[in-house]
Amino acid sequence: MQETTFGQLPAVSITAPDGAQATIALYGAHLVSWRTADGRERLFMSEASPRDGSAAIRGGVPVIFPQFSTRGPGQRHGIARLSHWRLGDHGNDATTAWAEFLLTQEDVPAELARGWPHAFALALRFTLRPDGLEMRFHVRNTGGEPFDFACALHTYYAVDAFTGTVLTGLPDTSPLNFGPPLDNVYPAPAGLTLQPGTGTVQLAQQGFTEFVVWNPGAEAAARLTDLRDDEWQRFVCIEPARVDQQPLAAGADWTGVHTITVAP
Ligand SMILES: O=P(O)(O)OC[C@H]1O[C@H](O)[C@H](O)[C@@H](O)[C@@H]1O
Repeated sequence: MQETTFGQLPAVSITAPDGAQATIALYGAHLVSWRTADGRERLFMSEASPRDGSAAIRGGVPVIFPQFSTRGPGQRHGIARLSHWRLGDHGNDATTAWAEFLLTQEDVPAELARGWPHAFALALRFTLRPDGLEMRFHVRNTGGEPFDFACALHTYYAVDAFTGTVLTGLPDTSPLNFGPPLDNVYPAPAGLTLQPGTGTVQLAQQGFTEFVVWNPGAEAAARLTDLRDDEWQRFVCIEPARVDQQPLAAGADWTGVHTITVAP
């Protein structure tokens, strides 16, 4: 594990024995870069993204919790991506490297915590493996009352050729070709296949209930101040999610896992 920075934000880099590397900003426990052993960057990061903690980072993997988008009365996409997490367990073995990040109610800025006054503990563990990356997201209700939560790992995949990018495996949907703006919610199958131009990426999930597929297209992208006008063609978001807020009993746990496996 190496301490580093992402803009003005403290960050942590982990490197697997095969040379794969992941960099995570403590702000949001936000995965800002993932390079496979071949040196290839797999995630998109906006050149115009805030990198000072004044607003959410645009690109990588924002952690959405406890509300998805505007599906509720609270903060858009929740409070986790706007809070400074703590580094927990981290290490290496013969084939993998990992780092876990932790967030509780006490870590959340007061004005955001007021909007969602519940006792919780989040743990997000990134594991670099020889063939890919696992993200394991764990939610615990540490309070005495149930609370409702939604969540997502809002993954921005870098694509080489936007209109040549194909996503297969969505239920009742023909292979999805990217082109027009998209903001769709699908019931989550266990696995999807993404062809981002070069190579193939397998996306697997456990515990989530939906995949959200999003790309703003040119017009909406032009309205996003944290995205350069031409950058919308450089990514597709495929987000394992639990889009609706559902209850978690006092003392109970929930785990969602997203595993991304790459093939040449
Ligand atoms: O701009 P943000 O708050 O990061 O949201 C970016 C996007 O996230 C999700 O994919 C939603 O389904 C979209 O409706 C939203 O536009």
